[in-house]
Formats: sequence, C-alpha cells, structure tokens
Amino acid sequence: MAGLDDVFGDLFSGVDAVMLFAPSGSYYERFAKVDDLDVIVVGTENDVGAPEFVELPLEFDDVSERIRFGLEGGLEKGVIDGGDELVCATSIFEEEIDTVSRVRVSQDAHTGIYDLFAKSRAEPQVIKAVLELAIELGKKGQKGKPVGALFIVGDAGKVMNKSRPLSYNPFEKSHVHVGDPIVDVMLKEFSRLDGAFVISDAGKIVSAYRYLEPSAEGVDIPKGLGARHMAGGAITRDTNAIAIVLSESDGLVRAFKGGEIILEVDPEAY
Ligand SMILES: Nc1ncnc2c1ncn2[C@@H]1O[C@H](COP(=O)(O)OP(=O)(O)OP(=O)(O)O)[C@@H](O)[C@H]1O
Ligand SMILES: [Mn+2]
Repeated sequence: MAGLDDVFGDLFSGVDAVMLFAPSGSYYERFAKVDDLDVIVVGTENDVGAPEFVELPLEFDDVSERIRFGLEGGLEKGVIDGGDELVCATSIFEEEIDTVSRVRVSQDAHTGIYDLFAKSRAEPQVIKAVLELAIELGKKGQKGKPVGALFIVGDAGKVMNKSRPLSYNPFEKSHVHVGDPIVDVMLKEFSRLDGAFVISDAGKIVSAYRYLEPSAEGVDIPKGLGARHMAGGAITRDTNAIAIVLSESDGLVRAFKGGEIILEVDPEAY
C-alpha cells in the first residue's frame, strides 16, 4: 500500500538545498543532522547561528513575497544559483514551520529588489511603503488619468541642499510619515503637481514640490526617459538616497540607486 511518502516524496527528490524560514533552534538542529544537505536559513535574524544565512529586511506576511525575497537574497549572496531546485519551509498558520514549497530558482527572477531594500540607507519598511504607493498610483492613476511621480527616499538633508522649492511646502510644519493611510491619500493628491517628494530615512515627509538640481551629470538611464528620470537618477549618485519614479508616459515604476537603474516593474503585474 502506498504511503504518504510515496505521494509527497517527489517534493523532496533531487533538491540542491533546503531554505528554512525563521526556524526555531530545535527545528534547525534536526536538519543540520541530515547527511549531504545544504541548509540555508532565511529570516530577519540569524537566531540559530546558521553558517549560511540570508537576511530578510522585514517580515513579509505574504508567503510568496517572503519566498521570492529569500531567493533574491540567496542569489545576491551567492548561496544559491539559477536552476537550483529548492525546498522552502516556512510557517503560515503557526509559529513553527508548517508549510513546504518546492521551487526552481530562476536567474531571471533577479530583479534587484533585494539590493534596494536590504542595502539602502532608508529603513526597509519606508522603501516598501513608497514602492507600494508608486505601484498603486500607477495602477489607478489620478481620477482615471495616468500620473507621474518622483519620490526621493533617504539622506533627506543632503537632498534638500541639492534642490529648491517650486512652491510652498505643504509638509513644512507637519510630522507625517509614509505608510499612514491619510498621508498616502495626500501624496496621491499632490502627485498631480510638479517636482519631487523628499522623504527621510525614517519615512517622514520632508517636502513636496522640490525641483532637484543634482550636480551629477550624464547618468546612464534608458533612452526615451526624460527630465524626471534623469534628475531622480542623478540625485542618487550625489547622495545616499534612492529614487522611486512612476512614469506618466509608459506607466512603469523604476528605482534608482547610486546613479543606476536597479528595478523596473509594471504596476499592472502586481
Ligand atoms: N529636476 C527635476 N526635479 C523634480 N522634478 C522634475 C525635474 N525635472 C522634471 N521634473 C518633473 O517631471 C515632470 C515630467 O518631466 P519629463 O516629461 O521631462 O520627465 P520624464 O522622465 O519623461 O517623465 P515621464 O515618463 O513621467 O514623462 C515635470 O513636469 C516635472 O514635474
Ligand atoms: Mn516625459
């Protein structure tokens, strides 16, 4: 009579490595004892002291996002390669691992999002909130019309020094942060207007309506993109900020860091 192992066994056959998402110490120990098994631990912290560890910059509630991020981080660190067959074990319902997913690592899936989140000066949750806002804005537009927007995140003092106001700053005396629902509504409303939003490392909205005057010139951005993308890209070479840009003309969201484009996403795909 066939047992469950016969049916589910395929899930584990021929895997190159196991990725354990935030395992407890005792859970991890059990895997460390299995012969010839490559075990990679993924989590916000390396509680179990695993030699192969991929850091998540934040807890992802969505499991597919969590796994995708772990894979990106693994590729970035060189602990996995394109084409690898992996078993990812994580928890959905309980604290303890309760779910197993088999994935094939695709090199193409390497979007650059890990670099953007994990190795930027601004806090990861701030970057995530701004990216989500830009994507949402790109999906819906403003009253049905496509809109463009430019968000400069992190290193705000320096960004302010390299820019000037186009109009009065509605955030002058306020202490509001990205991610607050009311602020998201305000940002969407103001996105119709010219210039850039400047956001601090911790997510405070420092200013709207900033005209960027970066000194870096000749930034290498894809052809066909105009002044908004050029200014956004260039300021990230001058400062430790990142730029998240929603294009009014092609509807894509792009992220720049160190003067280079590191991410390009189609809001419709989210
Ligand atoms: N240096 C700058 N700083 C801040 N905002 C800028 C700057 N240059 C342009 N913008 C903003 O970008 C808007 C669009 O400019 P432009 O069409 O040249 O950019 P683009 O890169 O082609 O963007 P899109 O794809 O959205 O059209 C301008 O109306 C202005 O609000
Ligand atoms: Mn344009």
